[in-house]
Amino acid sequence: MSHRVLVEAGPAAGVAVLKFRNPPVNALSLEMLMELVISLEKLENDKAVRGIVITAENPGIFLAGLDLTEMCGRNPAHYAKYWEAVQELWLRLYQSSKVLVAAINGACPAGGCLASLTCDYRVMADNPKYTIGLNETQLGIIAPFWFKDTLVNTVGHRAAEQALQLGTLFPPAKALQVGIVDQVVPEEQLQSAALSVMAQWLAIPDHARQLTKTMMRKPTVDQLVKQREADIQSFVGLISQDSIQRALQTYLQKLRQKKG
Ligand SMILES: CCCCCCCCCCCCC/C=C/C(=O)SCCNC(=O)CCNC(=O)[C@H](O)C(C)(C)COP(=O)(O)OP(=O)(O)OC[C@H]1O[C@@H](n2cnc3c(N)ncnc32)[C@H](O)[C@@H]1OP(=O)(O)O
Repeated sequence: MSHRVLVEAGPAAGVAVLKFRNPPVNALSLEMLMELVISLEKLENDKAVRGIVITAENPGIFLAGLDLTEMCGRNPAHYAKYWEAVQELWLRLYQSSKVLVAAINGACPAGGCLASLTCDYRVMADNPKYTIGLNETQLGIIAPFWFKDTLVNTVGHRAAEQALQLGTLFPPAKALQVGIVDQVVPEEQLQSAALSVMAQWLAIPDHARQLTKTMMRKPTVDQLVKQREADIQSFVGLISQDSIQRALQTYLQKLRQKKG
């Protein structure tokens, strides 16, 4: 039984809705990553499900990205386990045979943005408080190559390079302009817009669409699959560095002080 991930039957036949519910900010903790992988595996094996709308249970924060507390002050074995789970979620999402539509109803930084980029289509609520992007450099860290590749595949090399170097978090209109999301709609229309896009995608025969998706994505997937262990070791080495630990601690403190 999953606590952090809710899966509901959608209002349309063949559509499931997967909702993040990991308060306070839907950070991707190790437990959340594992629950997501299990939920996605069940959905992948369910022949009655052809499409999945992915959203947050509570509007405001879609996903706050990777859980910074999983990457601070832990031991190398924990970092390795955590990173393997991050890889696993990306592989499941990016290779899913289902149509994935992200209904972005809140803040969507870093790992949250990555999760949405694995979807086939992104609809974002038109709320100026919501931003999306790979903001890793702002934390003093770098997006791994497969985060970068996923963004390049979506917006092209130049736009990705600029967004990655600056760690830009785009508000909805800018996100649409740069192509990081496909559609921006009034917040109250988000779910209906996502379902309407889903219906368009489901009008295509599954087999043809799935083979096309694999053709487009396999080269990117293969890059990680062939060096998964090396990528884990590289993450563990980098994240264990004192300077990186200090940068992450400072960022976490800034988040905590923001309230005071
Ligand atoms: C030479 C350099 C080489 C460097 C090489 C290093 C490379 C190593 C590789 C590393 C690759 C890692 C890739 C990382 C990906 C990521 O996803 S990192 C996470 C990025 N996420 C963010 O930046 C988001 C941070 N959070 C926010 O901006 C805001 O919290 C919010 C989501 C917009 C919500 O705002 P609000 O509603 O105002 O809530 P807050 O008060 O800010 O937060 C509530 C509590 O939640 C905690 N929190 C927030 N985000 C996270 C998080 N991602 N992880 C863990 N915890 C988080 C926040 O601290 C608050 O906690 P408390 O004060 O204790 O309540």
